[in-house]
Amino acid sequence: MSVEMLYEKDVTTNYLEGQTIAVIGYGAQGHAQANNFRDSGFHVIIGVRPGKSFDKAKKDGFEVYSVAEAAEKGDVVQMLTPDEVMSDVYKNEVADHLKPGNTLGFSHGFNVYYKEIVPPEFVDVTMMAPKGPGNLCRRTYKEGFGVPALYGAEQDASGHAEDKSKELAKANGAARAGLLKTTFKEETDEDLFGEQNVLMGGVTALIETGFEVLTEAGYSPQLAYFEVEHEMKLICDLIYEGGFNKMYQDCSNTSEYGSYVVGPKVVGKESKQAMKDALTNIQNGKFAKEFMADYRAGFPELYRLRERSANSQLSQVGAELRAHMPFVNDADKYSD
Ligand SMILES: NC(=O)C1=CN([C@@H]2O[C@H](COP(=O)(O)OP(=O)(O)OC[C@H]3O[C@@H](n4cnc5c(N)ncnc54)[C@H](OP(=O)(O)O)[C@@H]3O)[C@@H](O)[C@H]2O)C=CC1
Ligand SMILES: CC[C@](O)(C(C)=O)C(=O)O
Repeated sequence: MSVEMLYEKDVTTNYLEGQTIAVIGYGAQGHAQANNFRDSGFHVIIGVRPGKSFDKAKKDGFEVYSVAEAAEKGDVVQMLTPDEVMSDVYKNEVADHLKPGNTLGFSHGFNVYYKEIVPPEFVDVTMMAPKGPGNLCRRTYKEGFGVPALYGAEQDASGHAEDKSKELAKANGAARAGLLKTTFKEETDEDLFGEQNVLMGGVTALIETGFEVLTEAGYSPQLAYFEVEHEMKLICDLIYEGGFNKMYQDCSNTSEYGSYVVGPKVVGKESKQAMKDALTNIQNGKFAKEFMADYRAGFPELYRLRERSANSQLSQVGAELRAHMPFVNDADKYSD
């Protein structure tokens, strides 16, 4: 089923004109969206707790308030804290300040879809989900384009909720790259599926397993790192620029043949079944329950796995090698 992509020329309404956007959270997305919205001409304020993000937002020239104060002042309240804390932040500091006419905005459907947050009927509930990490949303906006985004509305109190979601996407630079209509259910299912099975979970598991197979067979960790991790970025760039066709054109016939013949044996029927199981657990809420339970217990599993990943031989070898590659730049964390 093919769907209609929208671009800047298609976003013609101005329901948000003159409105104040309260961005709640100034992390990966909060920082990027706040700066993009401001550069697109909106009055943007930040709501965040005292600390690193608060100081950074002030340094970046924003009016910074507590979450409750920002929610009170904002016409649009754009929820950009981590998903796991969002329902507490909402219940304790946002809900009581929402008024008829307000827009409650999200960049991921998780909390609304799994009913951790149940917004009052009198607000518009919008989705503007950039399909890319915050730093790249900001970097590409400054370069004159943006990352694509999904838009949509879960609740339409004003009759214009969907238009407002498109306007937010345009203000974030996303309409230069393309907008796709979605629902909170679809965005949540697909986003969780993508990050678990392909983008992050699948790719990291493939890289780690490839590294293990090579080093266990006696190849040097440095060589294994270059083969299975470093080059991944260069190959991904080709896919991003021109799809599989460009990747195959730019690579050798040997690699193309090996890719067709061996790849499907590595990611075969078992992996497909595992992906289907993962999708079922997303759709039935099992993954969300497990994630929220780990958070409410103090994130023991997340922190254990994070430490294991950070201390793996692959991570350490990679860090040592990248130290000799000054052109590999990871310095733009939340730069504006
Ligand atoms: N990361 C990404 O690029 C993408 C994220 N999304 C979605 O965007 C939303 C935001 O995610 P992301 O940007 O990754 O989040 P981050 O973890 O990067 O940002 C967290 C921000 O929220 C603040 N914060 C944390 N806890 C609280 C609290 N209790 N009260 C007030 N502020 C708090 C942090 O402040 P402090 O410094 O004080 O901790 C920080 O400013 C999520 O819904 C996510 O799914 C969607 C697409 C891509
Ligand atoms: C791929 C991870 C992501 O979905 C993203 C950057 O889009 C996220 O939730 O951070």
